[in-house]
Amino acid sequence: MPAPFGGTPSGSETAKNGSDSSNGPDRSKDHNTNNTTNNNDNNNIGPRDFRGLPSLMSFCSPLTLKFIDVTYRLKSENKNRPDGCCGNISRRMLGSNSSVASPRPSDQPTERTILHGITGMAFPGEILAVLGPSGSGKSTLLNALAGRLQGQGGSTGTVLANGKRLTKSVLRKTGFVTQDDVLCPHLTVREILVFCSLLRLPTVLSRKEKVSVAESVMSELGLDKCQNTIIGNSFIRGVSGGERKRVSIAHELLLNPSLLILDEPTSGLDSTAAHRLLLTLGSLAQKGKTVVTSIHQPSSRVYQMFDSVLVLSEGKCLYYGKGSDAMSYFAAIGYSPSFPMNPADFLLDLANGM
Ligand SMILES: Nc1ncnc2c1ncn2[C@@H]1O[C@H](COP(=O)(O)OP(=O)(O)OP(=O)(O)O)[C@@H](O)[C@H]1O
Repeated sequence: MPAPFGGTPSGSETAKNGSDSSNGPDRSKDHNTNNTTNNNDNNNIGPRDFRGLPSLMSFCSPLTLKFIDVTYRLKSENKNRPDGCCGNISRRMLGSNSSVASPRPSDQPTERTILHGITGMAFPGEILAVLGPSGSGKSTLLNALAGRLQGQGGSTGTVLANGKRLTKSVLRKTGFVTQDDVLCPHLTVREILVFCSLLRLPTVLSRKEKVSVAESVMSELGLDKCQNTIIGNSFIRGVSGGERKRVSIAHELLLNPSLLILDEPTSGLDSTAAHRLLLTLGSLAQKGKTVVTSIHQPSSRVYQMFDSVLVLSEGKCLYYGKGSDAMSYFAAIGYSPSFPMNPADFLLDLANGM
């Protein structure tokens, strides 16, 4: 097999792609993620991180993310139980006089597996893209990687940052940009970032320093031109969709995270705006951040910016490996497009079983 951590194209079996024992140690050797970085793991983001404000965005402690056999099972209760309100209503509508109804087998809680043993790694300085059709489990995986499913029943597997389990200190170094923006529509870009900077940065920093952090993040994300424009929403005209995504990212960058996780940051953007956004993510990765992003349908020029790709199909890993190796891997096992096409489109076709 040319791709040591490629998966099965059928999606019927979850390949332990990039599993701990296969690609993990080998790939780790290529990266400067050794014990030296592990030693920093327990250090909180302390005041000193913010002292060198000019170099604020140029340094963060490297963080290698490793996830092993991440599984998420969801128990859903049937809402039509006879003792539930829907059950009562439907009984009344059907004219049933029976006050006690015995539960039917179909009324028992059902369990559904959303993620089936997903394994992989994300390295500092790189972008790991999670691809897959709608409903394949991308957001759920990102939530698991960000420690947002911790303590929830149904979530199993291991997520390690620099070889250690996710601690509060690691979670503080993690920025999570959600699929839906949660920005106040009436504030300007500058107001939002300065306000959040004043609230979120350590109290040892002066007000002037905090404002300076907000300004440096704004300029890092190319938001200078629209800094006095309100965010807006569907009723009030504000910044563009791409700028709004950048503000969401900027909001997370205020704390200079080592790990940046983004859930579909390019949704709703045209291909040029999506490409520009990925260029920004690439430049953040180059500064040592570990970037993990889900993406629905990247163009070919966006696809070639991904260092690693993880393709999900119905919660199973179809492929995990270098983005540039995906086509040759699938060709080697008998799956090739009949004409030259965007690798991302081809992978999505496979994930959709086409
Ligand atoms: N808390 C939940 N309750 C019910 N269903 C859930 C829950 N979380 C996830 N799911 C289901 O799990 C599946 C995967 O959802 P998820 O949001 O991870 O997919 P996705 O690949 O991110 O989709 P999209 O690209 O449309 O955002 C979906 O079918 C979703 O309905």
